[in-house]
Amino acid sequence: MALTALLSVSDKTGILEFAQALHGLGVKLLSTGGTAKLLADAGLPVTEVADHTGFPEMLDGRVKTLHPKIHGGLLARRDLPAHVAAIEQHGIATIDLLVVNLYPFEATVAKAGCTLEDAIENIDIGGPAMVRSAAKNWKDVAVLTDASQYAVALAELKAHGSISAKTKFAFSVAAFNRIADYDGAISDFLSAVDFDASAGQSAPVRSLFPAQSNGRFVKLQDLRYGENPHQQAAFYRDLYPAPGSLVSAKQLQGKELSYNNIADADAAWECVKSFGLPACVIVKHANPCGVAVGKDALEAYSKAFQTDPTSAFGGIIAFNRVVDLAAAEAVNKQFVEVLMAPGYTPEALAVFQATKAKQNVRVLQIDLPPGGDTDWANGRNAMDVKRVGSGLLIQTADNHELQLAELKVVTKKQPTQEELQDLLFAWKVAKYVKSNAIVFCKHGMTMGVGAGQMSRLDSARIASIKAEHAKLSLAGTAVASDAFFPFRDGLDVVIDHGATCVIQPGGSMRDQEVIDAADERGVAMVFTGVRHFRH
Ligand SMILES: NC(=O)c1ncn([C@@H]2O[C@H](COP(=O)(O)O)[C@@H](O)[C@H]2O)c1NC=O
Repeated sequence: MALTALLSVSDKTGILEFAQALHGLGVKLLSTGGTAKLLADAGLPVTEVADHTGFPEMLDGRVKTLHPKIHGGLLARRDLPAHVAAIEQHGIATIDLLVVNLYPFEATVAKAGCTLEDAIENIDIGGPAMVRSAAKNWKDVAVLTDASQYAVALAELKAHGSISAKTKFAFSVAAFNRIADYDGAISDFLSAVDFDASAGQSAPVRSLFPAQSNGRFVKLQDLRYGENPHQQAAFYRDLYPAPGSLVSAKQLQGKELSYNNIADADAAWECVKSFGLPACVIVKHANPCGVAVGKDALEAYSKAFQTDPTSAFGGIIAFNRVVDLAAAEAVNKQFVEVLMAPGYTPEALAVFQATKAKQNVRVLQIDLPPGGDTDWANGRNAMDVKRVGSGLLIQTADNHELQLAELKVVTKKQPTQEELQDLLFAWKVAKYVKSNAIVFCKHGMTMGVGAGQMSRLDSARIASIKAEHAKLSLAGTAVASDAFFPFRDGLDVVIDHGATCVIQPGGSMRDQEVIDAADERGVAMVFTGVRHFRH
């Protein structure tokens, strides 16, 4: 018996060619208004759903396929005699293939100024209903919800005259996922609408934080284990990832990425892409242990490495420029877990192919976002999410870019132009160091990083000790503190070690005490008015 396909699509890309191929295989075509017209105009024999059901499309298309002749044809189990008898009794023909894509709700609400009415009219009702019916009855019905599935279905129909159970099951899962995504988008949109504030407005007023949050993520890969070997883990991406973000990384070579590799790679990537000049960031345990800018990738790496060669061992190294042979050869001298960059020259890649051991290095490439390296901001997460016991903390991401106009010199001494450059560099780095963060910098490189301490004073001491271990002089350095100095003691420590200028948010009740200390010791201090806690 000939198969019957019902085609009802909003996005008509590829549907004509697919319908032609189905027709060529002897499949009977059933279709809704707009889709039927497209097929008929191309000369295909197609029965309109309205003719099939004997019921016209009505209410501006709100009712087209919501009919027992459609849903009975999709839901009837062919292996149950009672189902077969029931549809026969009611003159319902089976439908074997359902091809549906939904009203473009997501694209509609993404448009600026979208009205509530527009959004509501773009909520598809009949499409998801059919998709659910077919997906539930997946053993008997193949349900296609994406144009990328057309070729798969055709290949099997051509080869075997039917679609395999495995493929039908995969289509069914994809269909339910699509419906979940679609309903998630509707829920996100509507549950963010502030009904009262929207009165009299053409576009609804929406909260950044909807009353219900529907995370939608797609699995990229299972991981060998989590943060520790007794934990299980997998890596997911946003349903709609930002270009230039970590999830778009291609692994060019090397061992499988671990959970900690990915977490550290994210820290390195977010930091390195915040720089306009060629930059290199080396991360260990989620903190930068060396950051530098230079005239090229090699210089940036060489400077970053000097900050803390001990910690750099087994580090995650990120560049914001293509890695060339010179940079690759320099990196190759150290033990590296993960290397990441927007690109590599063939000679650079060959360096990591030279020996079996080097082939283990995980080399990742993240394509530049569409606007090139000046467009990194588009690749940033808009929201930050953190899991707490049975709950979720959601905040706008810390994407604040310090502007020169925001800086306030609070000391008698003004920073020199060179000091100002180092202060701005240090401030950028401090944003990516876990709190409490104290960062010494000079000439576009970190000279000592104190990270993740419970007291700012300890972070200041640790940053100084690390510089000493690396045999780096802190004389004439610029220091960034991610939050205000609560007392003068932390400031005294960095000045004792050679800092001549300091950048910090200010805002402490003892600001005056700290400013007086800076004046007393003859250093320049600037306030940003912005804090960069990172937990
Ligand atoms: N109301 C219904 O019964 C109904 N049945 C199918 N649709 C949708 O109508 C669209 C196709 O319409 P057309 O073939 O008329 O261009 C598809 O996106 C399909 O999901 C419907 N539309 C909205 O709910």
